[in-house]
Amino acid sequence: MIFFDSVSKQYPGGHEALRSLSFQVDRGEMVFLTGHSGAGKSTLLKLIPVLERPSRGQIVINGINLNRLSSRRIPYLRRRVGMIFQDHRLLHDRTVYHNVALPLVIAGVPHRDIGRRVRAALDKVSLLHRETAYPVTLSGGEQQRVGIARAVVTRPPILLADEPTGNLDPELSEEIMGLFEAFNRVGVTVLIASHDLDLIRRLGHRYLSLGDGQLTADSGRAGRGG
Ligand SMILES: Nc1ncnc2c1ncn2[C@@H]1O[C@H](COP(=O)(O)OP(=O)(O)OP(=O)(O)O)[C@@H](O)[C@H]1O
Repeated sequence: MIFFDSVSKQYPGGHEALRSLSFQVDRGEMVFLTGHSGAGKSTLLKLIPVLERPSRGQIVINGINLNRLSSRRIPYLRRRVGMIFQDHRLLHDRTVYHNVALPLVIAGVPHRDIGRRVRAALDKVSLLHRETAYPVTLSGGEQQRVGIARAVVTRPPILLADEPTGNLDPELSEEIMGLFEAFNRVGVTVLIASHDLDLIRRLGHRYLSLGDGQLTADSGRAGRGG
């Protein structure tokens, strides 16, 4: 589902954020990505929906070779990859409903289908009752759940999250991770960058560790409890 072969990323200015990185995540896996600040976790995630391009190497996502993907096809790829950020990136002048509807509007989904799909996404994160609220009136955990609803509303087979619990207390972090596990149980492939080693160990999913842009550990595809 996610395949990196000898991928390097050098930013303008010379810094090599990823160095010849190879790994694979199978369909339906849930995997954590860990490593020190600046190790390259965000860079790795950004390569998957082509928010950045690699300098070298090959990336294949859901059967699509990104080296051969024309700019015209990038929106198609992005609808297949849901992305969640630590700071939610919600639009503060739009209601919860309109924030979640936005990816469908951009994708040109018929108006009559949008309401049903937005409500289905809000239901999955237990926020149906807040659809008319504005993001500032929500707690941090609720805002993150809106971010998750927006990421899943196009029903992507892949979910990526960059420090999704970075601003949340341990209890809320577990709740958010529980949501990712629920999506994973129905077949979604999930890749989450996180600093929270205690939480990662407790959940017992496979993890990849990055150090200075290289893979330093892979707990293994069957890795549980490690
Ligand atoms: N747009 C950019 N231009 C230049 N250098 C960048 C850019 N984005 C990231 N870098 C550099 O690439 C390296 C990897 O950064 P990245 O954000 O991927 O790490 P990270 O593991 O996600 O860190 P953190 O946990 O602090 O978010 C860092 O040295 C960073 O300064």
